[in-house]
Amino acid sequence: MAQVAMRESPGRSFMPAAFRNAGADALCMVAVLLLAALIIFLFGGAAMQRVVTYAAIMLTAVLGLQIFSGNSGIVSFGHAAFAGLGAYATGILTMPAALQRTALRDLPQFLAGYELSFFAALAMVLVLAIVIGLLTGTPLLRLTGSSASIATLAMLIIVYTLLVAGREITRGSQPFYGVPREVGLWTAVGIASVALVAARLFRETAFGLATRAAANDERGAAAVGVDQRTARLAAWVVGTVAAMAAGAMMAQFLGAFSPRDFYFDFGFTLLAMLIVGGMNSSLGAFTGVVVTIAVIEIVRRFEGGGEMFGLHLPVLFGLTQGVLAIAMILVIWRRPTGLFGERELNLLRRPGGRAIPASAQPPLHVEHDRLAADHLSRRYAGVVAVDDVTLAFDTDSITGIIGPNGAGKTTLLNMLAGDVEPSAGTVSIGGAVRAASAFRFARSGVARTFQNIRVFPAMTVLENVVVAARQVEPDLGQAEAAAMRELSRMGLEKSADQPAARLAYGQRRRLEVARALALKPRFLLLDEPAAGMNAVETAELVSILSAVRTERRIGVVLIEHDMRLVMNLCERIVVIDHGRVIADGTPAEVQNNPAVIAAYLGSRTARAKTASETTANETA
Ligand SMILES: Nc1ncnc2c1ncn2[C@@H]1O[C@H](COP(=O)(O)OP(=O)(O)OP(=O)(O)O)[C@@H](O)[C@H]1O
Repeated sequence: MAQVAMRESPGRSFMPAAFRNAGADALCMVAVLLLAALIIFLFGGAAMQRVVTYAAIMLTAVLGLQIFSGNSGIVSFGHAAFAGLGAYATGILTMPAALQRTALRDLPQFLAGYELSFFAALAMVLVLAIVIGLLTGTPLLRLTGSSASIATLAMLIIVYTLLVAGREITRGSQPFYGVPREVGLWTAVGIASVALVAARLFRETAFGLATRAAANDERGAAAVGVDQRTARLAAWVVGTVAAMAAGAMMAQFLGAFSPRDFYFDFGFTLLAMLIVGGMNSSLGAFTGVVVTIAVIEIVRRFEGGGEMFGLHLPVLFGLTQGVLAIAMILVIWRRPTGLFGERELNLLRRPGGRAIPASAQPPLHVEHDRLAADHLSRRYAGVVAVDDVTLAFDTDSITGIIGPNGAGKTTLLNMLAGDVEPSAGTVSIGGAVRAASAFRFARSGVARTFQNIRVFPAMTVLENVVVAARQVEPDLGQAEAAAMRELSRMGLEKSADQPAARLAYGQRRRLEVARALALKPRFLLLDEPAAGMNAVETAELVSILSAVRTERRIGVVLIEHDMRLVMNLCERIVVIDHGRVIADGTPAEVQNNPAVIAAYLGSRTARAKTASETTANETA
């Protein structure tokens, strides 16, 4: 298979801009946390110190949830279960042997008598978390969206049931007691600080970017080479590690607990904290925990009833959870993305400008290659969208695919991009037949854009392109420079730090092309790239595409209804009608082809006929 013969120019910086920015954010949040802990340590009483310790433990658990749910968009109830597993594992590993013999008389031999220190037990729990994360995530993340959420709920119920049923190990629904209380303010705050840094940095890693891209648009992410399942699994495992670390701390903070402490109420509290603050950012998780713990502490004073402000208050059972639920509903209603929405602090990000240099050296051209369709067909319940098409596209060429509406052009392009599985026939890249898989095709050098734009609206313009660039450039700094170069080529460099959702329609179309080019493709498939653009924007696009082709010698295949664009830009035109190729030649040849004229006239006549029939029916 031909290799892409290009490398980015060096110019490696000490740390990529995205990590520098994330690191500064994380340090700022850690500084606030440490300062709060110091103030409470110096001036707060024992009760206040316990509140902050509890808050730090909850923050670790919520960050675990944020790493998975915030990046993948899949709400998880499973992290409460992981915290429970972490707590029981720590309890068993740290309980004094003498106490264990009385409290856990039937404990299997291989689990008995460890009597580890907290940190030794934590190390073992973290290894266990990775194993549990992989074992649960691999089957569970075959599901997406609400199905995956429901599966995490089922997991919570299963873990609870196992904890209750495994009496020899957990004492069943009886309290598990006798765990040494070694976790205090500074241990909890220290571990929460590590979790904060991990959560903030994870967003910027290849896995974090890929998970967020897939949450924004699954097909768009696959088209830039994102293997969604692996990326989500990474987020799941890292989230599991944080949740189990929180559970380990909780065990040593409480000293005694039961399975109910890690069931629905706990899972709900974690979710409420995250949703109130803003699920999609570590800043949201941080503020969500602070605000929610403050609310819980205030409301808890009223829950027990008694005399207050000269009034006798009854015992209000469940008041805390009720107020949390109302707070959650209010936030979802008024600010659906939480108090902080998608926002991170972004201390080092400058709107409107960028410190990242777009690499000056343009990429070299690609080697010759061929994308071929061999007797390709696709049927949809009675409709033959593509019917036995055999075509080949070479690098260093621009081909237009035209045809009446519903002719099968997009279906053909989808199969060429590995996005739709053919009913019959094959697609090959460089002579090698490939099974349909959009992300594998993208990684093999076939990039594409969509008829209905599929950018990642909640990510910045730069991140949109970096997701693609990272598939071919593992070094984030180099990927950022390459992404900036593609953005400059499309005239979007000034919008690099804006969310893609804020771009105008024509700019989004250009962003999609920039994103596709960042994959350094050998073939670029464009589905109606000029749709919705005005004449000036279309002319710009034409000149950009011909320049890209000249510079890189890639193969461009585009579907377009704008005949002027097709005739000006393409040296070869393929005409499709009723799923079949009816003409294939130069613009001049195709324009004079009687079959083409008949197909277009036919479709126009059919449209006119339908319109007149409709009018006649309406008049009648
Ligand atoms: N997922 C699907 N399920 C069922 N039918 C489909 C599906 N995708 C396409 N079709 C049908 O296949 C035929 C070809 O559709 P396709 O979108 O490929 O045509 P097209 O030439 O791209 O049309 P247009 O120019 O309007 O975009 C149409 O009859 C369409 O209704």
